[in-house]
Amino acid sequence: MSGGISLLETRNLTIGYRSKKTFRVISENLNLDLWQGQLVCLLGSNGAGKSTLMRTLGGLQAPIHGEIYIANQRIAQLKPADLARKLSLVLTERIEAGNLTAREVITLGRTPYTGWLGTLNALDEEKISQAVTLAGAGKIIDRKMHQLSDGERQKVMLARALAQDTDVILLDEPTAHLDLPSRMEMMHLLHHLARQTHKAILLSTHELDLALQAADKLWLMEKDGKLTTGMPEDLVLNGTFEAAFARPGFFFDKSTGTFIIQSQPGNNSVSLSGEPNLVFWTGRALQREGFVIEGVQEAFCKIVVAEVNGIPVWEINWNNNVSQTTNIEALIKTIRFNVNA
Ligand SMILES: Nc1ncnc2c1ncn2[C@@H]1O[C@H](COP(=O)(O)OP(=O)(O)OP(=O)(O)O)[C@@H](O)[C@H]1O
Repeated sequence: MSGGISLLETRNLTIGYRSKKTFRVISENLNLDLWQGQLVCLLGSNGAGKSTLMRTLGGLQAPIHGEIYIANQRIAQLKPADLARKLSLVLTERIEAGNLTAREVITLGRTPYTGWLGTLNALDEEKISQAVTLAGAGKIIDRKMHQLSDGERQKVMLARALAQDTDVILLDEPTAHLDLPSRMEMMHLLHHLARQTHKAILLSTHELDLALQAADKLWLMEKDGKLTTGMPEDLVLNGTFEAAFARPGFFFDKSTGTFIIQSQPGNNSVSLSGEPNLVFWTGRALQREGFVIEGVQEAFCKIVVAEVNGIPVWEINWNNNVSQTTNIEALIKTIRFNVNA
């Protein structure tokens, strides 16, 4: 979804590294935009160029070619303090915060408004307090940065970016050190924040499933430097999403939106039907164990799973010999026994 206003735009942008007279191009001819109210997830394998793009968009690294515009102004022409009022950037690198408390680090987010020695006014205090609440950093606010866990430090850095109160927020792997519930909370928060405050938020992540659920748009970086953008669902349905992460040994299951590890498929085919939740988890285990799930006609063994008095029961029909199990481990043992008999 977009609010209709583009907050950040690139034109024919080429990103990469210069050393003396040579260039190492990571990605070229990028024409991207970030819209008001939009959460965009930047995805790609290790080394694809996500951090390079983040640093370039954030003005920390010069482009090799092309322009970046923020609110229709070229960022190359903005003074650092002006850019800091329009865009905040949180990188993955561990910051050296010395002996500072979390509160002091978050307060630094107000520097573009107060100056280095400036005193905080009521508005600054309010923005800091809102940022602390939104990032869920209230309990750690008075602790020293070096006493915090990686995940807690990440929350502080998010709070600092929120206190900076910019229209555009760029976050490099903000969920990297968080546990699963905190990762989900963070994604939910960022999605909500983009919507409620009309900010444009770009975050890079390796959390493919969360990105598929929460992002309004994906930017997919491939190893060859190609960058494809689109709504998550479109990129899944047209195969671009799977292609960006394709490796031998696993495949993307479009029906569940997850990558599935595939063992060497055996010649053993089974059919599987019944209660959808049970079919889902049974199918996962069978595929991992190398069974191929096929239609009833082709399968050598037919499995039907249902709940009986609140307990899952797997019925196995093998050459018209029917047996039952009450867990997946026993089901697989039974099928293996039949295969080897
Ligand atoms: N200072 C540098 N000079 C030259 N090449 C670099 C430099 N920093 C990174 N690279 C290279 O640029 C490419 C992109 O790196 P980048 O860190 O942007 O990838 P990434 O997608 O963020 O990876 P990851 O998911 O592992 O964090 C990599 O091949 C990397 O080796």
